[in-house]
Amino acid sequence: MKKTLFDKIWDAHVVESIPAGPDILYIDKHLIHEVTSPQAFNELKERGISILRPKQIVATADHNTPTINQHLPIKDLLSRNQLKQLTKNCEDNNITLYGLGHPYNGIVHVMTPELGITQPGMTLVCGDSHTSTHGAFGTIAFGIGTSQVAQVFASQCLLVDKPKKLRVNVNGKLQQGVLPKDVILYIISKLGTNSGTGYFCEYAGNVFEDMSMEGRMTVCNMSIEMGARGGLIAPDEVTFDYLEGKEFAPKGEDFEMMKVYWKTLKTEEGAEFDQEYSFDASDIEPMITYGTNPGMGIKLSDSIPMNTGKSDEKALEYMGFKEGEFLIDKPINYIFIGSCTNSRIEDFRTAANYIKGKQKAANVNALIVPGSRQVAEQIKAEGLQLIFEEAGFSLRQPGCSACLAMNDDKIPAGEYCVSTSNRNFEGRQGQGSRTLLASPLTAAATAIAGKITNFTQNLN
Ligand SMILES: CC(C)[C@H](C(=O)O)[C@@H](O)C(=O)O
Ligand code: SF4
Repeated sequence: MKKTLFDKIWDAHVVESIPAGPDILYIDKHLIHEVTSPQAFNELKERGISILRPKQIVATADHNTPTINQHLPIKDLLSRNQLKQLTKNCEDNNITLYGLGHPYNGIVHVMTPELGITQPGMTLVCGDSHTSTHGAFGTIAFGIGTSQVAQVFASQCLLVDKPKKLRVNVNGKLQQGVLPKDVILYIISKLGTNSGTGYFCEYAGNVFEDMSMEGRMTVCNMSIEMGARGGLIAPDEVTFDYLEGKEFAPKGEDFEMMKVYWKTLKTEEGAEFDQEYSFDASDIEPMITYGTNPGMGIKLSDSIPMNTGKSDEKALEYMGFKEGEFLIDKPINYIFIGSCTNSRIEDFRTAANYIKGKQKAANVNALIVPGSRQVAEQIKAEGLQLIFEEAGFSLRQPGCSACLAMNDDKIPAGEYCVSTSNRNFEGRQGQGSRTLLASPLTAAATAIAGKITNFTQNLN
């Protein structure tokens, strides 16, 4: 039988198949952060089991970290203790930690790819749902629960049922001002938040082939928001160029040898998928969400759909919107450019390019949060910091920040925030906050206009 990209990687990692049961899958890389690892470390300790392969684990602190004065002790006691615990657990178990203040620190899904830790053909897990991000490299990457974190600690393996296979094709030419974030928001708005349940999704077509690695990561990141276990894109020259020279990527002859293998990681012609969808790129426009799940998205220029059903009524009430209403010209007081979806250098370049020479509107609080220390350094080196500061944007230090407001970066109750993150659930950015998901370009344009605006006509 012809194999898909997913089959090839999966099959190469099956240690044993339990008849009529799950597979035992070998895990190449295990990423951990402060929120979901403590219970797993405790479980191992209680049961007297040691960590099998600490060298395969990489740790970072990201969710609870403040985005100002990172050199000072963390004020919030809970956060401070959580980071202390992570440090101790890593020290006790010989795990490499890129903690707060380390030059490699950042959001787990931003810093590991940029260090070359994520590589094609790997299996990679993390106790975090947006682990799907790493699929951009042609990697089987997915989020796991805390008990599974303990399982991987103890065995470097995972008991998992093989997911079904889904392929989403997008071909054609994207319109000006349409970013990878718009592509994935469009897909989820068409398919819904449950369409991927039970599946692993391959993204195929010239639109993904033409994307940078940053763009591919944005797309794969949100696979989980359509319910898929993960998403992946076949590795190609864009992937290899990105990886070459990265700190932990193979070097010299080793790199060339790996490349030979990586090039085989493609879905074979005629391989079967359990489900397949195709979209035309020219139909995609800049997108924005109006509700409380990422599937409730519309084209920026469209109105909120009518007759959307009961749960949507509740969502609209929470958001303070009405059916049939247009979002263009809605005043917005907060924008957030950050999160593991859109906090890579390309995102800030795009935003800065639009902002350059303009001023943010007086009513707007504009928060810019790089995904990692390396991105923060690059922002400075490329002169983007100056552009943001001159335009009145607040450039912070890296972390998850207002994506889920586990630190002080909260959006006040009742306020709207045009956010480049991936979830618009009730209270996600702070109690009572209202999130509108969009691309970094839409967020930047909103900040300048002080309201939602159809910016595509201003693009040159
Ligand atoms: C804290 C963590 C478990 C959570 C996740 O798994 O997604 C977080 O990253 C999020 O985005 O909500
Ligand atoms: S940036 Fe947001 S979505 Fe990503 S890992 Fe952090 S909290 Fe989760």
